[in-house]
Amino acid sequence: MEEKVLSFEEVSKHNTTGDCWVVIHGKVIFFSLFLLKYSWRNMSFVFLGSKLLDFTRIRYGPCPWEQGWRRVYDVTRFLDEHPGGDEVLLNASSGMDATVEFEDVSHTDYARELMKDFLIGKIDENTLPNMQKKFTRHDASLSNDSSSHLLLYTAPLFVLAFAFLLRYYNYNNNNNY
Ligand code: HEM
Repeated sequence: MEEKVLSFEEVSKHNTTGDCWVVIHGKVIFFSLFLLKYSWRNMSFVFLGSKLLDFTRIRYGPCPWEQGWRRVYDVTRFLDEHPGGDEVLLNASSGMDATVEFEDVSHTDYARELMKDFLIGKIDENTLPNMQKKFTRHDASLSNDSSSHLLLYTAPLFVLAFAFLLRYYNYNNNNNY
């Protein structure tokens, strides 16, 4: 079935106890957690690199290829049952991307499965205000300058280069013994 596309402005209006919608990025892959799960020899170095990448993504926003994955969840009937309380959901519903707040709590796989019951559509990225194009903390303290964009685009390359260098270094070391 075709996914419903909702404007950010429309979603922001649903912010009461009787009608509460939240926006969360649908497919945030935290590279460091992913690598920790599947790590093996030498991967600890790559893990550190990926940590840097995660930091960059939280600070400066999703990677370019991840745009368009913000999902809208109608959590009205879940307010009373949410183990984290209704207040956090109500706060998150008032015109923000709640991805960082959601990921900060390290929600379990169970919570992520549960989310599917509340999914009602996805955000039309063209309707996002500039600040909300990033994963933002609600204090709006993030800078929007061009250097942050540069970092966003180059961080993955740095991480890859770092990982390859370490592999090369380890390979040479092992061959010298
Ligand atoms: C559809 C959206 C959400 C679902 C289905 C959901 C579900 C859950 C579940 C099942 C738990 C229990 C722990 C776990 O199993 O992970 C939990 C805890 C929690 N959630 Fe959510 N949650 C949602 C959105 C959010 C958002 C947007 C925030 C923050 C803005 C948030 C903040 C919290 C907090 C603070 C806890 C308590 C953690 C603790 O006590 O250790 N949740 N949530």
